[in-house]
Amino acid sequence: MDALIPRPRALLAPGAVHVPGWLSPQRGRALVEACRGWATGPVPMRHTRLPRGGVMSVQTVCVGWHWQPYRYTRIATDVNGARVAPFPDWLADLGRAAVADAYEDEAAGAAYHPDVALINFYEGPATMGMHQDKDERTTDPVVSLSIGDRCVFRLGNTQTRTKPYTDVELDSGDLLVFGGGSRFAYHGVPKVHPHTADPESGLARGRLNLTLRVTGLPG
Ligand SMILES: O=C(O)CCC(=O)C(=O)O
Ligand SMILES: [Fe+2]
Repeated sequence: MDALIPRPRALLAPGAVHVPGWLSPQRGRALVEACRGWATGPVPMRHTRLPRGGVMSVQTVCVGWHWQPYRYTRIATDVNGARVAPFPDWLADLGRAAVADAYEDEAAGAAYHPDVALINFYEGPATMGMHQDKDERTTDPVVSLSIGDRCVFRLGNTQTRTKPYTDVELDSGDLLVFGGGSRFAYHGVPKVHPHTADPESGLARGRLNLTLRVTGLPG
């Protein structure tokens, strides 16, 4: 994207706000470095196996809680039996700042206490099918941060996997918050544009996406 033409902040649907270029390149690079560390363990980044035998095309590593379809555990019983990496305070602070900025609401930001991050790496033909984020026991928003290759993010409706939906391009540094009326909207990533990452992003190839969530689980 041409940085000379700033893309405006946009309300995509009730509760769904896209803030282009929210992460500075410096913060983005720091986030990439942290993700590189988590990708190596204690639970390595891997292609998640689905209960019916399929394998996700994206690679995922989690922080705070380990997501395995379709629940959160502390121990990655479906990978290597290790305990998931703890959720750092600085990442919760970043989540609070994201919610405050997206909703232009300091109180909403202050009240946000994410305890899990799902980190997805899209490489080659990887995409993500339409789904709802519904393994959490709260209605707090999902904070999504994107770094690297540009993609098409499809924000659908809460009723069906299909139309109506809104397609939006997510570029490196973009923030998307979906809460309120969009918290349980179907969404997915039907396309990643290869080799569109700015080398400044800290990723030489592919697309990294972090979603922060509030599980509502004890401890
Ligand atoms: O990669 C994205 O932008 C979306 C990721 C997502 O929907 C998820 O992790 O549940
Ligand atoms: Fe999702």
